[in-house]
Amino acid sequence: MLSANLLDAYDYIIVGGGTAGLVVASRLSEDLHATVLVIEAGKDHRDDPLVSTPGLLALLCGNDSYDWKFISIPQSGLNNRALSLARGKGLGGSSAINFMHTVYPTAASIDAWLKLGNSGWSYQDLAPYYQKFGTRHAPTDEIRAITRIKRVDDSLSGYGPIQMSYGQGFGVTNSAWMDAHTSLGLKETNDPISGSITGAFQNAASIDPTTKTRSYAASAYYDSQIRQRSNLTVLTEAIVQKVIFQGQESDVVATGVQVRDMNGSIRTLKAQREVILAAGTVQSPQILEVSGVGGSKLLDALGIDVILDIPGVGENLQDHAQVCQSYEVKDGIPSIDMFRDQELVGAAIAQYRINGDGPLGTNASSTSYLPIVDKNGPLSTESKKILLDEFVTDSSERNVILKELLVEAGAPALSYVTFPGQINTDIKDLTNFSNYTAPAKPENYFTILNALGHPFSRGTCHITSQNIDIPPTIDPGYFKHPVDLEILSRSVMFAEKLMATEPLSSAILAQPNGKRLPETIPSTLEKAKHIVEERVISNMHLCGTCPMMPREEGGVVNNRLLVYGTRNLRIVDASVFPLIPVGNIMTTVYAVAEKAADLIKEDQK
Ligand SMILES: Cc1cc2nc3c(=O)[nH]c(=O)nc-3n(C[C@H](O)[C@H](O)[C@H](O)COP(=O)(O)OP(=O)(O)OC[C@H]3O[C@@H](n4cnc5c(N)ncnc54)[C@H](O)[C@@H]3O)c2cc1C
Repeated sequence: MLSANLLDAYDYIIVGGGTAGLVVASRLSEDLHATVLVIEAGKDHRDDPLVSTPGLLALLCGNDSYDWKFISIPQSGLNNRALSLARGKGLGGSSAINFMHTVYPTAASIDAWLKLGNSGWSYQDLAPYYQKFGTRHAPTDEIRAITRIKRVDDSLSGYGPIQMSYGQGFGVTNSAWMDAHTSLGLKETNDPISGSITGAFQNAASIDPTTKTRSYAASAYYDSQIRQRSNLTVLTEAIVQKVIFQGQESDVVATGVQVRDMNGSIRTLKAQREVILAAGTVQSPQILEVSGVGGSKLLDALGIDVILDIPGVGENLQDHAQVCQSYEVKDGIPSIDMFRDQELVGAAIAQYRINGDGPLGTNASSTSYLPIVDKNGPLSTESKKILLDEFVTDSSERNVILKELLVEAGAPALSYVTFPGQINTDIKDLTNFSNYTAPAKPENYFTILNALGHPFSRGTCHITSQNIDIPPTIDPGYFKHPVDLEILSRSVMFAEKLMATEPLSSAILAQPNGKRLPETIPSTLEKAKHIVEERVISNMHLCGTCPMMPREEGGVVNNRLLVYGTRNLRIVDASVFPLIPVGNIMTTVYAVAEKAADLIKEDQK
């Protein structure tokens, strides 16, 4: 099968047809003289309603056809709990299974990349690409009224292929979210996509407002027109086993890749210009290491010939640890927990079939970006400094930059997202992320997911075998740095205050009758810390394992995303993020991939 329609050589071979991979493939194949091959391990889910129907996302995680189903090692900062780490498998990668929240970073989060030694990577440099990847459709007047959206700057809304919209599903809890923040002096300061925002806001979702279907890398960057390009070949259900190299340290050339199809046949395909890794945060470092690029100590121990000794490969793993506080809602307050009733599921399916409306066609979470808080609200600049100085004693360049990010007046340190249902963290089957949201308890709930925006902790992701089929060992390292627990547990206390503020407090059942998950009330910092340990799950924002940074600082790629020591091996996915930006990261993955495509084109001139 592998030999059927393939050439022996392509100008560009892209490993991974996920979020970033398809962006780069689409842009490079705009030059009809350039031949581009994408190799994707999973399937093409183009006509699959589970992927395209926004409200069916819970059926994707834990399913082998869509999800790699990774699991972290037990986390010492989380009472030795291991966490489910879903990763998309198939065209579109994680954008095909994600929750579709389109949230933008602050400018300061990206300017920090420049400060870490990456010239050409300020927010101003990346801003055009946030506009290039997607189009935000303005909310209707009705949605504006319900969600209190005031600040929409149409000039920032973009013009790219990913479609972002505000569906019909907003309701009383979204209004209450905004109003409770306003009562506490935390209303939104700006258009949330402006790069300068604090307070509560309504994010759009990556849902096409016309078809009410998921808008993701495969539907947008590999649509029916792009599929017709004869210079673009997309091979699915084929695994890249390794990258093939020639040459020596400082002048290594990636000559191609070794690929295996679903029938087990193996072939080497040549790259005439570049090999481009887009296999994601877990598998881009895996492919590097099995191919002989990584820390020599690890590679020697596994009997892998060292092509390039780059110890930064697989280090610097970051994620947004998020703690879930669920509150039982009053009768009449919408909660997806109600869908334990199969009749309601049937009605929702019928409604979606008619016009795409109803709970299956929408995603209506609310968000807020908050500075470091304690149980009373935002800390003063002086108090933030005292807290950070007490717990961050290592003044590495990175920590200094992170402190600056957090101390600035109003600077977000936390992102809160609402979820209209319950979250249970004591699940047994960790291969299925959706188990966290399955309604195991009989009541209906509303949850605040409260995430650390700028973690100081770092994790690792390394192979334990030369065999590409053996998953790497993933240690996100949550709370390895003590300040992360200090910040997040104070935030747990503040979430309690937010939920006690009108009109949010009117949506939930008051104590002592109303149930909550966990049952513990975070009345002291110790109790709040206990909640963090028991109730943190991954935000699925893994990034940073092949960081763009100076090599001597642990970097793997330079500011043109070329792997150090190679002439033509690039990485374009979330693994290159040197620092995780605050908020959800998909928008930045798209923007980085768009910029990567321009860098590759420029370097060919
Ligand atoms: C369940 C979930 C929910 C999320 N929710 C949100 C959200 O609401 N908002 C948000 O902003 N972000 C969200 N994210 C994060 C966001 O989707 C990801 O950060 C982003 O999509 C990652 O893009 P990527 O290109 O780095 O990797 P991916 O999109 O994961 O692409 C990697 C691709 O490489 C393929 N691959 C891997 N190894 C090989 C190999 N050896 N050979 C061939 N192919 C290979 C994979 O199958 C995959 O298709 C979520 C992520 C998940 C998993």
